[in-house]
Amino acid sequence: MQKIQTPFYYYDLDLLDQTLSKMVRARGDSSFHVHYALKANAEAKILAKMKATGLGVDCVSGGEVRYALEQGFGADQIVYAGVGKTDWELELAISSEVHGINCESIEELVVIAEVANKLQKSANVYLRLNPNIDAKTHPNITTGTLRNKFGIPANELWLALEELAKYPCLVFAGLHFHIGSQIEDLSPFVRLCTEVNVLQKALRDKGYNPANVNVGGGLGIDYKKPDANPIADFDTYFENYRRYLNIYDNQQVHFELGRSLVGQVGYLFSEVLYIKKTKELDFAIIDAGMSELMRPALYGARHVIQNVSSVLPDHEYEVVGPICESTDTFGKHVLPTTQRGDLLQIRSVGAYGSVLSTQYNMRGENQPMFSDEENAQQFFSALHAEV
Ligand SMILES: Cc1ncc(COP(=O)(O)O)c(C=O)c1O
Ligand SMILES: N[C@@H](CCCC[NH3+])C(=O)O
Repeated sequence: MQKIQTPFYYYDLDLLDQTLSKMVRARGDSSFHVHYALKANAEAKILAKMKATGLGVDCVSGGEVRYALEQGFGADQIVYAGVGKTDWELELAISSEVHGINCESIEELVVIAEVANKLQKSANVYLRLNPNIDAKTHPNITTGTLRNKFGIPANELWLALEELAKYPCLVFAGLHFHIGSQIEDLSPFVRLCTEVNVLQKALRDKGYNPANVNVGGGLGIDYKKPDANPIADFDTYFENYRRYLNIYDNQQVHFELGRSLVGQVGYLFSEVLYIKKTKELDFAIIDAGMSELMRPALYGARHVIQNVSSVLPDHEYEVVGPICESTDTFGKHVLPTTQRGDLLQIRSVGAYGSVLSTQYNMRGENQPMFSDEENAQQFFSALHAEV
């Protein structure tokens, strides 16, 4: 078999199917609607699965809105958030008639109205509120506290509604929240329900009856044990919302899940280039680096790494990439004794992996491999024959 150029991302589409079926079962077919957070992974094959499952999309830029439309999602399935929407992005969203624009400031509300008036269109607006809840996740991926740039502080809700009421072209679609990502302890979601209940009750008391509420995404995955827990705990996640969120008659509840749908589906395959020993450390220098997978350098994130071509006794390595940055490291890992030419797989990289890759150091683009392709079958049979 012709050698496949490393590094490359591999996606297990069977696991994606299983994840989606489990999610759909846990969600039920009630008033709960899931929009896939496209920023997590935008591969067309992955999006096609989301579409076939009947999910909508959560977009955070005009580019994502345009791409989602090109991939065949209906505008009525698209929600669009972002603290810095430009005029052309708003024009695209409003003229396409997306399901909702999640407005993140009172200043933005004014611009949405200007753009809608210019286009002689109306716009469905959600108010993204910042509920000041600590999501108990990594500080860099916490979004719902007042130290974060996201959303309108919850105590400015009435000011925002007053502003919104000035523009007949704006339709108040509901409240929106998103408190953070990779949330493993689910108690912040329960707290979110309590906050949403208070705010929705206050809205009702003042005569507002929004048709929707959007609670965002954030459900975490098990980065430490991807084989033991390949699928996130969707049952508890949705059960919490069923139990703790007060949903009004005919109100639709929207979710924006990203990582939990695709995280475990992705692998990054990389070849070992050199083993370099110093007095301090044994380095395994591999051909994937922060240009392919940024998460360790950005957040100190740890991914399980496995050597799929060695069965020798274990040894500890500092696994590093080839990039000219000292943060280009995947950390210490115990691997079977590793040599030049061995193949490593880095796990749980389906979300916020390839989408965050850069051209830093002019590393060139990598072609992904999907489990339903012939070359994937050949690749795995050759691998199993070798080991
Ligand atoms: C507004 C919004 N919705 C949804 C998501 C998706 O989050 P996750 O991938 O953690 O489910 C994000 C990312 O954190 C986000 O910023
Ligand atoms: N890029 C982050 C997630 C960001 C979520 C989007 N707001 C990660 O890799 O964990």
